[in-house]
Amino acid sequence: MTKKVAVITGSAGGLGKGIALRLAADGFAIVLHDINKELLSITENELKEKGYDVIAVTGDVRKKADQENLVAQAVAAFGAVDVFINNAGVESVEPLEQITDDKFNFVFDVNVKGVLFGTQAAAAQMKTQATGGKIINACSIAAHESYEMLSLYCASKHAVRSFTHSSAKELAKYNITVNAYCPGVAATAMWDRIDEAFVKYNGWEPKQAWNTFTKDILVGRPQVADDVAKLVSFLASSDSDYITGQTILTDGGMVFR
Ligand SMILES: NC(=O)c1ccc[n+]([C@@H]2O[C@H](COP(=O)([O-])OP(=O)(O)OC[C@H]3O[C@@H](n4cnc5c(N)ncnc54)[C@H](O)[C@@H]3O)[C@@H](O)[C@H]2O)c1
Ligand SMILES: CC(=O)[C@H](C)O
Repeated sequence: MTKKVAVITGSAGGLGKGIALRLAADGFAIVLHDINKELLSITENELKEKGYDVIAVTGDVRKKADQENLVAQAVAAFGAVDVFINNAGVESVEPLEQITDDKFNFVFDVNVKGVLFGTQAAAAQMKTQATGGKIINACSIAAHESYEMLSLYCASKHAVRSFTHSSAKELAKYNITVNAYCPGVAATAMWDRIDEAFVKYNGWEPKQAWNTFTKDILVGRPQVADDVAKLVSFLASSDSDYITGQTILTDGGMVFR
């Protein structure tokens, strides 16, 4: 039986890599993707050594042509795109007054334009295949609650939540579902940088921001990549066929919306 094909942007490391490992174990053929070519190659080799069907495509989600190439490479290698995961994203931590035009454009280009271009490229291929599909976006608790020092990042994730709603409505007639996962606070390179920024701007101690954000998580521990991968595994499976347009919290009990 032909394997279903999953594309995961920003999957050289962090949550994206965790998602790729889980979907590979679920039986998907995997298309890794990232702007970080060196780390992407390392991760590709790691999955190949586990015996998984995997290719890696270097690209920048901010570039429509790169997103179209990503889909084309996936089809060339595995014949289709069944699941496309817009995972790549960047954080932004600064006082409101210090958000610059360039920083605003950078964050929205990656986090919002990247989701738009990925969705456009994936949907075009899924329409051609006429076998439906699943588009899954990386959102966040920051799409349900907005935090001090994270105003720009939260605005970008609120935009992703909105895109998830609208694209689900426009793509339903093609049997394409669109959903989003909303992690809480997971130990990745992104949170290392967030913690460092709170030291820089607020004069906090190292790990003070991490501890502040994680101390009241109801399940009693910070998130790990596999916690997110479990939700994405469900959303990538036929078990989620009756769910679309949803931005689903997986935060251990932080935000209640
Ligand atoms: N870590 C968390 O606590 C957390 C919580 C909620 C949501 N998220 C979201 O989950 C996603 C993954 O987060 P993470 O913690 O793994 O981050 P990360 O920084 O560890 O990994 C993100 C990956 O995306 C890649 N990337 C960045 N810009 C890119 C671009 N323009 N084109 C292609 N690849 C690019 C990076 O090279 C990196 O490998 C992001 O969208 C993030 O906003 C993370
Ligand atoms: C990075 C992220 O989305 C939350 C704030 O941990």
